Amino acid sequence: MKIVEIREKTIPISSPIRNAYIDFSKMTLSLVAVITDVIRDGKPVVGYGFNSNGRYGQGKLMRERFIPRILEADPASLLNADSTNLDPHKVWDCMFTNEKPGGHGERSVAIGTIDMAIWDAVAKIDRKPLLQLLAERYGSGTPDRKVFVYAAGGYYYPGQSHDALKDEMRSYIDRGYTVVKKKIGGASLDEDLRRIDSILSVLGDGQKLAVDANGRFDLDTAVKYAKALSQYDLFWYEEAGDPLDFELQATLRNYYDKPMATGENLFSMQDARNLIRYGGMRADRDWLQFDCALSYGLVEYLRTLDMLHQHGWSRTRCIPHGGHQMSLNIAAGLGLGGNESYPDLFQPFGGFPDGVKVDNGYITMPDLAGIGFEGKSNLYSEMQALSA
Ligand SMILES: O=C([O-])CC(=O)C(=O)O
Ligand SMILES: [Mg+2]
Repeated sequence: MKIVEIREKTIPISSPIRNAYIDFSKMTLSLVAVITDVIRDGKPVVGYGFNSNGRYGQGKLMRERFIPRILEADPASLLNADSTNLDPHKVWDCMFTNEKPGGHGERSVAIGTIDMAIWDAVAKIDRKPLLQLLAERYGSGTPDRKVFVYAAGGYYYPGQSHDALKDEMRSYIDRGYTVVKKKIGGASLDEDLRRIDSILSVLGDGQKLAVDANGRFDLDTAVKYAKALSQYDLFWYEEAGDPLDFELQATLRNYYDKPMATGENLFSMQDARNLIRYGGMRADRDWLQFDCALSYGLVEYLRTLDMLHQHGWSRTRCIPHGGHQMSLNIAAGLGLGGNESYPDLFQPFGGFPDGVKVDNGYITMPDLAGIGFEGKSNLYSEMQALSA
């Protein structure tokens, strides 16, 4: 068997929202189709992948380096031991040929997106949901299909009133979520506190609210926010400072004893390890948000999970960024603490298969082959358009 073609299309996921660092008016992503020569029900098996919001489409890198490397490799060199399926680790090694270490950035997004499509194809060829395959190969053997999800929103919209913000948060609770997230750092501290007070008038409990500064703050500002936020007993205080400023993160714990979260902008096992080594993160309360779709894919994420284990961290402290079904499969298959979800944003790429409802903060993953994209009709029609 072999991969016959890999296609990429860059698609807009733009909206008029902003966080403390960027606006999403020109945001795009890469959608990838890996077409194999394995025939099921009269059609070739196709694996699909896409990168999560925040890092734009990566078609150029894919077309220049990663797709040609895969297609020029001896097909047998990409297969598992009994040549019945692709081996994602071998495909990964092939993509990374002649790439220097360090400097993990856009390249990690390009590889991560193709890696997602490879895993989708592998699970489909095995006729299994990816979560099942992962539980058997790298987990306890049995997936836990019930996954905690929280609703990410609370962006800064032009002219949004506090009432509109309250309505947005109420609508997440009405849809079954128990934890919602809002952005901070895109307004003054006073205004952010007023926004939080408004939301808490709806939620009634700080534990139902996470806040995200998107790496905006210097140490002084991060500390000012930490002191002010301490009064609320929030679910978490996310990405206060620059993602690579481990000293800032380590210092912040002296001013904030409640849970913090970070890691969505760390794109390799080595960067994640530096956070664990030097960032002062606390394994008993803090949260890790590494997102495989931005950081070299699941092959690399497995290395990150090994690294966490060696450093005494439980997988249950991981709640990835990105809101995609790939991380839902990893969460269910490997026992992560949950996954992000954007109920109203970045559609049709985020979210769950059709008919899956959030119930008291959890979803239950259905029985679909591969990652399960075929179960989400608006997403699958984009995918079919690419592979047709
Ligand atoms: O606004 C963004 O860039 C997304 C983000 O940080 C998150 O979902 O945590
Ligand atoms: Mg974030």
